[in-house]
Amino acid sequence: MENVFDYEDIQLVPAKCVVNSRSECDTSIEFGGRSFKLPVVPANMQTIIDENIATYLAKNNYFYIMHRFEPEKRIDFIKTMREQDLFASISVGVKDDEYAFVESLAENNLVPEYITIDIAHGHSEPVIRMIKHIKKHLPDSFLIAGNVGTPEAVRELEHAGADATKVGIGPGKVCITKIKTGFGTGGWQLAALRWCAKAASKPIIADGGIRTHGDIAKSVRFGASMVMIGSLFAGHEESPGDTIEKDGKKLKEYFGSASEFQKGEKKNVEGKKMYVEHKGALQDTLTEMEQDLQSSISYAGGRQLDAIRTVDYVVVKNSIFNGDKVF
Ligand SMILES: NC(=O)C1=CN([C@@H]2O[C@H](COP(=O)(O)OP(=O)(O)OC[C@H]3O[C@@H](n4cnc5c(N)ncnc54)[C@H](OP(=O)(O)O)[C@@H]3O)[C@@H](O)[C@H]2O)C=CC1
Ligand SMILES: Nc1nc2c(ncn2[C@@H]2O[C@H](COP(=O)(O)O)[C@@H](O)[C@H]2O)c(=O)[nH]1
Repeated sequence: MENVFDYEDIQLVPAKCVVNSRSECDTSIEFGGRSFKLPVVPANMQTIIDENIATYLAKNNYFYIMHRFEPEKRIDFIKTMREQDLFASISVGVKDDEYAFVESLAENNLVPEYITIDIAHGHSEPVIRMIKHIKKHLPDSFLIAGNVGTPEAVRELEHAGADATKVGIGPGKVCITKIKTGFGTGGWQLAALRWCAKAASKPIIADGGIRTHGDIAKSVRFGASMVMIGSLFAGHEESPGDTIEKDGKKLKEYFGSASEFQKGEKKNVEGKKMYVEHKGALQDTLTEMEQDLQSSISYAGGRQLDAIRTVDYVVVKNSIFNGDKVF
């Protein structure tokens, strides 16, 4: 692998502006047969999304993926979304119970519009088996499989039937995979995304390592159809994590899905817990993301998100922040 870089090593090069106002720029994206306001999805983690946030996002034309850590709630979740005429987007694992769960969805005609197989090491036979199982029983669900970090993995999961793949092993803010195992795309996530996107014949979700809104535009430039984000969505008023107060400041918890806090035991721990500053309303962040991405599109010299995909870029190794503290 040559040309290894990450988000902070890249700047996109401006092209001549064709709009009179950034408000003319359209950030929407088609993904899995639906149109969404942003190419962004909050991470399917327990301190990032819950049923209320999922409902809010679906009602307001944002993509969401519900987490899989309260498996017993998934059937009711799908039913509730149906009653409100909203799309259902759930996560599954690959353990034995999940096979029966998928079959029960089909038997009860509870077909979610989106299903995500959410596994640390997605380039594996259990994931390929689950892709085939889901495609056999729920062929109409749009199936996202991950996580992976190589073109071989993208091709293999696509070949097995995945409709999209999720790229990112170890770049997450609460991830310790890179430290505990020595493996992953942490530190070169953007280059890994580029590498995977070149091999992909279906959409890719870039997952993890987004620290600024500009990183969303960079992900789109390097091949992402969607960008999954945890830490920037943590700490909102609506976020499920506990709130604490320290030195007069309100903080909210954000923990990894493979952390001891999630698992309830100290076994194969590859995630940690941290506290992030309380951020106010989720919609304010979504609005700011949209405005920033509209601005990105204007700098790309276009009116639509696709304009970003073809802009020039330069590699400016570790220098773009000039010492500014942004995270
Ligand atoms: N994106 C990322 O970088 C990472 C994300 N995570 C998140 O943590 C959560 C838990 O993930 P995960 O542990 O996969 O889920 P599970 O605990 O549901 O494990 C899924 C299955 O995969 C096996 N498994 C897990 N890791 C490996 C591995 N490295 N090699 C071989 N088999 C493995 C498990 O067995 P056994 O446990 O016995 O090995 C189990 O049978 C998910 O939400 C995942 O997205 C976790 C780590 C990295
Ligand atoms: N290695 C681990 N990765 C994890 C864990 N829990 C979640 N994740 C991944 O992180 C992203 C979010 O990244 P962020 O940089 O935006 O905060 C999430 O979507 C997962 O892919 C974990 O315990 N270990």
